[in-house]
Amino acid sequence: MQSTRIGYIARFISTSRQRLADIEVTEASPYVYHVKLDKPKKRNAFIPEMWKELRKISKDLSANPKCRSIVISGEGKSFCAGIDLQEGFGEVMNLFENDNLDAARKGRILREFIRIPQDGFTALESCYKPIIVAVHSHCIGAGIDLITACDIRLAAKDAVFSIKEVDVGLAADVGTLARIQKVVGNDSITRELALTARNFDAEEALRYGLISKIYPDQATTVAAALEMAAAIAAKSPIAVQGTKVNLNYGRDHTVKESLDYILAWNMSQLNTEDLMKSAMATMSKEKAEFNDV
Ligand SMILES: CC/C=C\C=C\CC(=O)SCCNC(=O)CCNC(=O)[C@H](O)C(C)(C)COP(=O)(O)OP(=O)(O)OC[C@H]1O[C@@H](n2cnc3c(N)ncnc32)[C@H](O)[C@@H]1OP(=O)(O)O
Repeated sequence: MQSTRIGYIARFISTSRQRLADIEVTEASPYVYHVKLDKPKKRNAFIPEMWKELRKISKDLSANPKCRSIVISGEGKSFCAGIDLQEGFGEVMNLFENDNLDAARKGRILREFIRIPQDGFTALESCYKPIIVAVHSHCIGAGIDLITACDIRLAAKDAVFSIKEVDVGLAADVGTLARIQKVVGNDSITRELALTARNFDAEEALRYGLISKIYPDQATTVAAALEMAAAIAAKSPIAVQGTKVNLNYGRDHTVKESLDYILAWNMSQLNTEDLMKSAMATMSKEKAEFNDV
């Protein structure tokens, strides 16, 4: 078990490119990893193998001490066109046609089918390292599930978003409906967008609070995301990762529960050399170097 884990870590410590199930992982700069959806001919549409791979990548990077921040982007004409409508539902179609299973047993199989994309995106949220997503062009259906599980969302001017699921006959079940109101805090617009599936552009996404900045094009969006990721990676990893964990906890709990949680968290995490290093660097206006964690 231990050697497998180390094997995964070693794989990511390498600066070489990793390309698995149409997702490419590179070390863009020291401590910054770039995860690229790389299935441009299909507009980065998801199949179950991609969700499984995304989960593995997130967990590996979360455990990798040489990774301190992550950027996700999409290769080609679209950021992500949602689930692959030709291949993504193959297992479900086979299940519908299977007369040998009763409804309850089919339900159990469907539950596991839905859990794969849920786990793929939840792994982004649970990853200790902050994830910045750089969106361009189409961000549809599963694309919105993905970005709402990330920490910071940047977009190119040409970005077009759609919570598309009602148009393909389903209630979005792999993250968007669970997270988007916590991300944007606007119930009426959320319901309008989720119930009509209409497209909305980058300007509207900015007003709505789904994204935090707009850039002229894909290249400048990715460059800005990598720059932001490098700025985060230069800070204390103890402080940054503790901040992500506690922001997630605070989002899902009461103020009292969250204060109690960070008390317990900082009972160990305040015992860090990073505190003194950061304070001294601030006073001397010099850059601090932090040990891996
Ligand atoms: C348990 C369930 C888990 C997750 C559920 C998620 C739900 C969703 O994701 S709902 C959203 C599903 N996606 C869509 O409805 C988008 C479908 N695609 C489009 O609307 C358009 O293709 C476009 C993204 C707006 C781009 O349009 P355009 O620029 O005109 O290009 P096209 O010629 O239409 O497409 C180019 C090429 O890409 C293929 N493609 C695009 N989207 C998908 C897709 N979702 N699945 C499979 N393939 C896709 C398209 O077929 C074209 O392929 P060619 O071989 O070149 O014909």
